[in-house]
Amino acid sequence: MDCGNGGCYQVIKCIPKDAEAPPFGVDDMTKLAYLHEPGVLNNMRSRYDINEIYTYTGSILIAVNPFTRLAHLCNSHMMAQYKEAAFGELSPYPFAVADAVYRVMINEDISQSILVSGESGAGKTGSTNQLMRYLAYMGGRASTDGSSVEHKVLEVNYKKLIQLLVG
Ligand SMILES: Nc1ncnc2c1ncn2[C@@H]1O[C@H](COP(=O)(O)OP(=O)(O)OP(=O)(O)O)[C@@H](O)[C@H]1O
Repeated sequence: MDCGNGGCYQVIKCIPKDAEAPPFGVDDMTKLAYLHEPGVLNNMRSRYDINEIYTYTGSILIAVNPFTRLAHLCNSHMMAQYKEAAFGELSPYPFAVADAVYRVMINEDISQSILVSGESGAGKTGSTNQLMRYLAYMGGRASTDGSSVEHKVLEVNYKKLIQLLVG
């Protein structure tokens, strides 16, 4: 539609039905044919329906709070698996984000930050627990009193820390 000044027009694309909606979604939104709000929401919904609550958008991890314990996400061997894998090789998960920053921090000696953001009750504390757990697992050693660094780190009140960081 030309509105007279030559700069006002509409583009209407003919998108085949299901062109951007694989039945179980995609694990990285950047794989969507069209990256727009309905496509993103539909993809997250498709994944949520199969209990996949984590989805990447490039290096960003999006989490949907399931409000229930998902057994396949509570596997104690997962940290070892993510330690061996490159980013994007395994399913989206906070361990992958923590692993990526840990590698840069150790290998390239560059300080790293992870921003955890979302509305109240979105699961920020839970996700931060997972991040801290993985970092403690990667960097921790048993101390002289027998308790591991991982255990000590997880005793910290993350909730207060997050409130300070993200308000
Ligand atoms: N990955 C998850 N699996 C299962 N339950 C979850 C998960 N993440 C969050 N929950 C549930 O949602 C509740 C709220 O999560 P959480 O406390 O992490 O949110 P929050 O974003 O830190 O909230 P606030 O900003 O109000 O402190 C948790 O108590 C837990 O019951």
